[in-house]
Amino acid sequence: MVERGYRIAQGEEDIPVAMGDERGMTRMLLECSLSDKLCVIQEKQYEVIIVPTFLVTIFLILLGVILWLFMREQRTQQQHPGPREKCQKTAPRWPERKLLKELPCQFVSGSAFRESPGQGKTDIAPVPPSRDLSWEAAGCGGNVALPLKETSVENFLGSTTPALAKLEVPREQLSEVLEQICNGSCGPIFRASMNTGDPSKPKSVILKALKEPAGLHEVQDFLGRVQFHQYLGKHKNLVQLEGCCTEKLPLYMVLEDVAHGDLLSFLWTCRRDVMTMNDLPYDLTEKQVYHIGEQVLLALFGNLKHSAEMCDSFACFGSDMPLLEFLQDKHLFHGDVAARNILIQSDLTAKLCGLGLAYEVYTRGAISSQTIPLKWLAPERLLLRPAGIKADVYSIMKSCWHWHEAGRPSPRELRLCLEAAVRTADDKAVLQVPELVVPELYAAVAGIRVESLFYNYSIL
Ligand SMILES: Nc1ncnc2c1ncn2[C@@H]1O[C@H](COP(=O)(O)OP(=O)(O)OP(=O)(O)O)[C@@H](O)[C@H]1O
Repeated sequence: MVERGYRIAQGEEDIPVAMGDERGMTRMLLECSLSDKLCVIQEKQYEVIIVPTFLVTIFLILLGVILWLFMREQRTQQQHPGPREKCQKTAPRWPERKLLKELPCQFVSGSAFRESPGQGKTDIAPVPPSRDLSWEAAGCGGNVALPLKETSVENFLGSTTPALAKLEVPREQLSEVLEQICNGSCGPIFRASMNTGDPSKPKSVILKALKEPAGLHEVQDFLGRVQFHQYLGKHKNLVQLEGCCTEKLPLYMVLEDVAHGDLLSFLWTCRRDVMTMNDLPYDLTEKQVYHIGEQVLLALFGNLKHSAEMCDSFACFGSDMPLLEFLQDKHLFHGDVAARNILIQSDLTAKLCGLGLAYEVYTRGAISSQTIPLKWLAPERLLLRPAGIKADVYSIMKSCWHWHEAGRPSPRELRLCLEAAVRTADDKAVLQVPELVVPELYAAVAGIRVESLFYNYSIL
């Protein structure tokens, strides 16, 4: 309230004592007698205080609402770590491959682990992944709603199942980290050297580490993933689990090393002017490109047993069960078949990795928050319809992008298509795009934000 006093000449204005005027102002005659020529008037202007008070109140309410929404969002993000970020490459894979000698020991032996707040005691063994479980996993450790009593991670790891103990690889065997490949959905992924007992024959393996610091849920989820791999078992076109280091932190999943790494990085390297290196051919001809396509198809669908005329279904493959059928047999589908999840072996045959989505579907029975680049999704997946095996077909571009499921080629047709292409393709000219890719231009053409492009385009 603003008050001001002033003097006014008697007779100049007819001033009521202590009354409000139309401007929300109250005037009070303070000192005045009939003989006075001048009177002292006190004037109180209410609007000067009411309007700002009103505005400040609204501002405070809005601020409170915004803060509340922000905190709620933060809490939700802690429970659901958001859309899964696919492997973020941390270093160029080829040709600038080099040994990162400084990484190994610090990573293989030390632990910067901190417990999540509120973790107490109880012995609970990790629960083997099962379709009946009431827990959820979105990304690594996301939204795992387990009936856990409070327990410390050390206790938890100390009570791992015998099944996991069987897979345990002594840490001393992991002698040297050769390079960090990328940051995977659970943590960094390394290429490391493993002692085989024969010093002249060290073996290269892939280590998937759980990022640190990690809470109990992340640890439990990571163990669930290891067990999921174990449950999948062996298939020649599936990346194989060699073991794990899970008796203490940091945790590792040990996988076979597939020599050429993922198809996407491989193809990007081939784009550049890189010739054969370490016996890996990067100067691909058109024929080799089709050959790789055929290998990918073989990896997913297996060998055709019967002649093309007789066979047009998944049952018509050879004695090795095709990978997708193998997964389907276990009530799984991969759901994320894309070049970044196809690993290329030295003989250019293919294997599948990136089983995070399959794990999620297996444990939750549905896909939750994980995001996959739209370009790789079948229309029925875009429409959130139940995904079937045809949604896993790796593209022969347009024909596989037919909107209607029935319009897409069958495995046999794809195979015939690729076989024909291999027969007729140019086997001389090396396919290379010598120009440098300008990320801004690329992003504009691809219709994506340039920030979402990693410098080696691994998101594509
Ligand atoms: N066995 C392997 N051999 C060679 N490279 C591999 C292997 N496994 C993974 N990689 C590399 O790491 C990248 C990420 O692998 P992957 O998608 O399996 O990890 P992730 O982020 O943990 O995914 P997910 O949660 O789906 O398992 C691959 O694109 C590939 O470059």
